Amino acid sequence: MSSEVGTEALTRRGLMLVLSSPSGAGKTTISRALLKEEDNLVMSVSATTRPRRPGEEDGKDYFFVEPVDFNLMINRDELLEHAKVFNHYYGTPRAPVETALSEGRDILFDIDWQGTQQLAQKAGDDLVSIFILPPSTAALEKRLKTRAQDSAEVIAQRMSKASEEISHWREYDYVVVNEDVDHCLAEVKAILKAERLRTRRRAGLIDFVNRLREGY
Ligand SMILES: Nc1ncnc2c1ncn2[C@@H]1O[C@H](COP(=O)(O)OP(=O)(O)OP(=O)(O)O)[C@@H](O)[C@H]1O
Ligand SMILES: Nc1nc2c(ncn2[C@@H]2O[C@H](COP(=O)(O)O)[C@@H](O)[C@H]2O)c(=O)[nH]1
Repeated sequence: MSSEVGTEALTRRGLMLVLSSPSGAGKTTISRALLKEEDNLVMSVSATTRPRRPGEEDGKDYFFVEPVDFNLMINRDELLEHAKVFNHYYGTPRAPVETALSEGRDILFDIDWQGTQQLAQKAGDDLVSIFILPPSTAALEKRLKTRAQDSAEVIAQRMSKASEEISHWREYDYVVVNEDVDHCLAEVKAILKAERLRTRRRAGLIDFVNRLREGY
């Protein structure tokens, strides 16, 4: 006897996709492009004490907060992770992440290696981490200068920390080189697609397979 099984029950829990890189390698660029092309993916908007750059919007690019408010968020356990990066504090608000995951949505993080280590401890199998490398030191510096949003002093400081940030590449599940945006985006999309199909994430498979087997 055969019967229609249907794949509507193939639901899964959302995953947490982390992008890290030295400053200027292209996390924001890749994230924006990915969000345009992927329906079930939402961005985690971080809180930061860093001053707003020209063009950045509160609540969209970051939640820009005073140090005292950032400390309150830590004390109330409202941050999933937090770290000091380039003399400012950055952290991931917990509530939107938990909502997205419980709704089966995937969530994208643009965070540094310190935050990734903290998320890895808390999220375990839900986490997929990608380290983005620039094609060269010269290209990285050119990108920071071309972005033209930070002072020469800030750019020099970020370049001086690039090697330290890169030293954490082995801690990530995947490494991609962002020489060409389209190529890098295609690689990140391929990773996301494969990770979405992992057996352990697809809770709905149990019912699907059981019903499939009943038909034989
Ligand atoms: N493949 C690429 N080729 C040339 N320029 C690029 C490429 N990818 C990104 N850029 C440019 O490099 C600059 C830095 O990119 P972006 O802001 O995305 O980096 P980031 O990793 O998010 O930096 P930060 O960590 O400081 O937030 C931007 O001006 C962006 O347009
Ligand atoms: N650990 C965390 N790191 C974060 C978070 N949000 C951003 N970042 C990282 O900070 C640097 C600098 O960012 P910029 O916007 O000032 O250029 C970069 O490496 C980001 O990935 C966060 O919530 N937690």
